Amino acid sequence: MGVRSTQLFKYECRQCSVTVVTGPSSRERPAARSHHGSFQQAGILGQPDVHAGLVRGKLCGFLLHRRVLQTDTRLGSSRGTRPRRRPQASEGGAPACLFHPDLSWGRSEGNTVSNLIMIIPPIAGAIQTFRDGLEVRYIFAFLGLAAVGVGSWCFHMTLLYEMQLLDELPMIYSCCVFVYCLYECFKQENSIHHLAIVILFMFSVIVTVVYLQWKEPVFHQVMYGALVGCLVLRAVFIVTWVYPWLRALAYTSLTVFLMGFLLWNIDNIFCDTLRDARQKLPPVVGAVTQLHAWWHILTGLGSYLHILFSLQTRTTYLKHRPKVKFICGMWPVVHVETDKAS
Ligand SMILES: CCCCCCCC/C=C\CCCCCCCC(=O)N[C@@H](CO)[C@H](O)/C=C/CCCCCCCCCCCCC
Repeated sequence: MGVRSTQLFKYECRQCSVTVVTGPSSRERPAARSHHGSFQQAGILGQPDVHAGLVRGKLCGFLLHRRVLQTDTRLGSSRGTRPRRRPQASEGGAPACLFHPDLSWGRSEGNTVSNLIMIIPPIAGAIQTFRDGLEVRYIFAFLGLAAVGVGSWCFHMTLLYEMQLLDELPMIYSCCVFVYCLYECFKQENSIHHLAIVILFMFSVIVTVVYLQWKEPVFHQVMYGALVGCLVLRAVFIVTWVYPWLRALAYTSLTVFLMGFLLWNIDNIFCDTLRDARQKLPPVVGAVTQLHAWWHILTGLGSYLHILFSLQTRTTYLKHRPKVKFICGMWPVVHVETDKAS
């Protein structure tokens, strides 16, 4: 194996103690950058056996996750490592939170499994929407949310840059679908607004291209936030001027989403402190204090409720007489009567 093919790069987050070892390709850069927006190369390492392990690990996310840990630990004292701002998590054995959710194996499960709320209910919603014969755009909306959940699941399992994109780009695409649904909700049934589709499609393409080139998480967050802002404005307009009785659903969706956003920020800002505190807590308590997992749960629920709100607005306008029902008295779904009201 030549020197070039065995070279490994070690990266560390500029703000917290996450360290990841990757192969030479920039595409293999760790998803660490999504967390705090930046990471730096902390060393160049060359150990053929470890590289082999890394490459093998890429075949399976779970394996990779472990391999990266093992690799990192083993290479902690390798040559070429620049001085670091903080002690390395991998060397201390307890890495950072959020997207690198405590690299210790068990603790990352919360961040992975919490994505189920973005996967199962939206798939059920898509099936129900199809059965009810409602417009395809709502099937896309549900499936878009499920795609984000799957992407986020893959990302948290592997921490690969590609998987990060699989998580973050669908956030933009699905949000564009939501925007289309909510801004086109007072149009004739099955009408298609080609210009709106072209604009949203172009927006998605531009965000994708810029993000793939620039790799700046803040850019993605601003674009995503702008889309959410459009949704909020439109929702407020609808419940203020058109259907005030949908206020509870719209504001519940918004509140739940914003609570998730708050936790996401707390997790980002107090990452180190929270991680240290978690280590002192019993494992069960530590698991339920994974704020990034709560962000998944709350944002997933908020987004799901938002689709219900959008669907209810649309079906009310189309006189389908929608009703929000609770499965097992807990989980909300929109039920639509097949016969239209006269
Ligand atoms: C009226 C209510 C509006 C609700 C709108 C809901 C729109 C939801 C659209 C798509 C679903 C996305 C679900 C989020 C999944 C998050 C997955 C995730 O955490 N991924 C990270 C890795 O695990 C990844 O690194 C992405 C992080 C990006 C976070 C972006 C945060 C910015 C949020 C901006 C919110 C602005 C709110 C403005 C309110 C006026």
